[in-house]
Amino acid sequence: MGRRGSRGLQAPPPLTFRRCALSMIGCAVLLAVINLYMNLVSSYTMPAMQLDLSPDGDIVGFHQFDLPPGVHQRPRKAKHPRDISLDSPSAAAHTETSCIGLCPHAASTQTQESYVKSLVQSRMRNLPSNTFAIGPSNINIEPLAAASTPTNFSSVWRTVSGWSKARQITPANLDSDAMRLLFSAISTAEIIASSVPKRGTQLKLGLDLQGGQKALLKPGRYERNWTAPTDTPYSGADRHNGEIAAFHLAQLLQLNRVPVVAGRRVNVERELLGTADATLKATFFHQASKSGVGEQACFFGQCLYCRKEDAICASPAGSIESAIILWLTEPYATLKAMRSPWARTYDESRPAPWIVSPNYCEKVMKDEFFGQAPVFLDLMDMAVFDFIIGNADRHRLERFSGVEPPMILLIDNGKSFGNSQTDEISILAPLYQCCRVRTKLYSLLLRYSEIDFASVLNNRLRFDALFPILTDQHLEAVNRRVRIILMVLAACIESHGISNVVQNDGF
Ligand SMILES: Nc1ncnc2c1ncn2[C@@H]1O[C@H](COP(=O)(O)OP(=O)(O)OP(=O)(O)O)[C@@H](O)[C@H]1O
Ligand SMILES: [Mn+2]
Repeated sequence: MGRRGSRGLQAPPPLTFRRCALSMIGCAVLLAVINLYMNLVSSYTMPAMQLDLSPDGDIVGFHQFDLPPGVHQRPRKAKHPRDISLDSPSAAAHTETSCIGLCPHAASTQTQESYVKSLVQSRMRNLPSNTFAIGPSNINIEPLAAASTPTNFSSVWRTVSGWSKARQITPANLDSDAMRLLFSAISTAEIIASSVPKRGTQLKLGLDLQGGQKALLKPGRYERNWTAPTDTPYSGADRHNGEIAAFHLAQLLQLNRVPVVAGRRVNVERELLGTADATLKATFFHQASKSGVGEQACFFGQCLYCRKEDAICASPAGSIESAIILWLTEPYATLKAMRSPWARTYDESRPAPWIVSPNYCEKVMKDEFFGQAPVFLDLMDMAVFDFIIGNADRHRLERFSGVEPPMILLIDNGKSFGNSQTDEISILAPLYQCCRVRTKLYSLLLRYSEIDFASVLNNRLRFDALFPILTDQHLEAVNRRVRIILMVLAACIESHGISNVVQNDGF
């Protein structure tokens, strides 16, 4: 016979009829009180609020604004029928919990994504038709990068490396002179060596630049007006112009977490084949030029998706366009990778848990790493950034290894600016499932929604050697997506109150 330990189970008290009846009456009274309270709360919906900002963007107060007609305010008591485990979409718990994000009514058969989409669409209908127009673009279509070539490249790279801190890799205000010098250095530094980097699955090269800087080269494959197919939100190969535009957009949003990127026209024979190591050289070949005159040099590198049929070939002038991404330097070059909580499965038949469960955010909030400050609001920043650039491919997240406080880097923005006509609302899932945003980003978005933000972005892109970087349609999409984000946040604020939604975690 086994011995009962000191923390063994106590025998339950005898369950008499009187004890049972008394506790049932007590429970009924308690339930009635809770129900009365919940009805009172749900009949009161928060008004839509907007932040009042000082000219410097500081929050000086809140004010109420009217909702466009036809927009229904959701009661705070919204419930949904499913609660699904973070790891296994099939393990539905079927418990009812209140929704912390934007959820369709419990009785609705609508998915959360289509609910948010229709909510945005109803608000869009009430906007004037010229809302997203961009200013007279390309006033001067010359790039501004043609500053004098730096003489001391290593000093430029040292400056860039000195920018890295725990919570930034670029300074908050990169002024015109700094941009001119930096982009001129990137587009003129001699390429000393080129190789096949053992990172990622897409075609790219590793470069050693004059002055001791390492970089990645992502080759241009598409024309500026190429449009990504809409079969999946992540269709097509990397866009080099997307990497460039994303860098500048991040700077404007004060998300200083994107490594420095600049465009460069590179001569394929001289600068790449002429500097290639044996592995890279083995992937070069020549073929008859498409123009019919002479030959063109092509390469296809070595990676999961690197195939001879998809080689990159030199233009008739012998060059290719490319995005040059400066490699981070120690102690900020050792990265720790993790799977994004909002990663896609890339398999329609196997929906990710966040697609199936409108309450997914609660799980993320409870996660030891992703739920902590400042990581959690970094995820909201990420959703805003990715939605504006149209990047539905943020599958892996990276942070500096061993550096505190942690920061979610925004590395790999190649799958951006693919389709200017589609606003992929599912990229905003972290935002509409959590209904949280950092005060700093929210105030910037409000400010940018009142101006022609895309033209501000375009003006910065003029510093790049490959300007123009974005078509007018993509610029218009930037203006439109900023408004869409604010519409989603307005709905969050109506449902949950501004103090729950707009949060300051001190970062
Ligand atoms: N500027 C940089 N500094 C340091 N490391 C970098 C930098 N850029 C990229 N990396 C590292 O190289 C990896 C591959 O880069 P990237 O993600 O751009 O390639 P990819 O081929 O698009 O990858 P994937 O196929 O996973 O999407 C990154 O995950 C990161 O670890
Ligand atoms: Mn990628």
